[in-house]
Amino acid sequence: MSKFDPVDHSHRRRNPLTNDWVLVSPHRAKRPWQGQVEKPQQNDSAAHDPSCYLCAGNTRINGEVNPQYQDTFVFTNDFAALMNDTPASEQENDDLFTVEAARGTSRVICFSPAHNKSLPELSLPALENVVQTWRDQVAELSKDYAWVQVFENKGAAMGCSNPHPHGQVWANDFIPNEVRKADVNQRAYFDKHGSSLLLDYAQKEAASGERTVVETDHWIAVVPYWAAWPFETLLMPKFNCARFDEMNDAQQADLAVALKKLTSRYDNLFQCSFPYSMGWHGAPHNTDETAHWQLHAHFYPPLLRSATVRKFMVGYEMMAEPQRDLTPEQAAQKLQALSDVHYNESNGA
Ligand SMILES: O=C1CCN([C@@H]2O[C@H](COP(=O)(O)O)[C@@H](O)[C@H]2O)C(=O)N1
Repeated sequence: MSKFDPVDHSHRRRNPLTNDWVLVSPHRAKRPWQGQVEKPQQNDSAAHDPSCYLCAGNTRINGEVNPQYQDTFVFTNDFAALMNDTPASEQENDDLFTVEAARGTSRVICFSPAHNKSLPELSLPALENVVQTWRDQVAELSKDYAWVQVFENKGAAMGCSNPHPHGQVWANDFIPNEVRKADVNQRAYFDKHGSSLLLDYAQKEAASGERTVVETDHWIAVVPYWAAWPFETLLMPKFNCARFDEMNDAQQADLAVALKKLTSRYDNLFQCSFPYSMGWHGAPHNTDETAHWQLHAHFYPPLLRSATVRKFMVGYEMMAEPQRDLTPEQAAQKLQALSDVHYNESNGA
């Protein structure tokens, strides 16, 4: 029996944020593909689309007319998943049937008036506007809600129903599953080590560089050691920061730089508008105990081999645990080999 080598041999890696495991099968990436082929997502639309519900000056489905916004534009979702006047449930709960009312609100964040510019194609000042809007929305909504989820579904492959580059922010009066897991595990690590899980991790990854995709003065994005999605990345501060409102001006401006570099590499990978779901996790707002928390962003992109072949988290992944072919290190190498200047900017589009 040859010596175990994670580059060749199947193995499992533990995600310390969720305490779940990922199965890594490096040898499988060579298998032939005769399955589904996605339509490549090209961003060749106009800067303004008269039929777009999110474009400046257009009328939304509910009849409201969008302002002639010049930077970001935030509006309450006309089909919000959460309402702020939901009454409490009066049902008697038992160990089988347990229910609680869910109160909150859902908002849409249009990143800019440009119908055809996703994050990597925005100017740095426009990206700084997006970061400031995320910060402002969390600051406002956290006054009334325990959890504020900032996220973006990019591309039709991620269920995006509107191509105008935008994100969303949902505020909840409860702590959702993924946040609860991250809270419990960051707390356990902090209680054991007396330090922050993700600050220790960021410092170790910065020292290694093996899985680093982008590093700026204050931020680092890696393909995490435990990544499940092929080109999943984790964007973290290299400084103590539990929530958006703890960033100083330099750290916040640098976040826009890191976002532009990371999302440009993503689009450059297959020369397409690279789909993903991304979101921010920071210390919840129903507690003052935040020392174990680090603000961080998860990027979960579905593409695997090309602009048209995606990873399917089905079968074994649903019944057992996530499984990946190429290793996180191999994925990082592919992203490291790219330019961090967007291909449209390189050819002067
Ligand atoms: O006129 C509209 C169109 C779309 N929307 C909302 O915009 C959101 C677009 O987000 P997605 O593309 O991620 O689905 C979606 O949740 C949809 O409900 C409105 O609120 N009003």
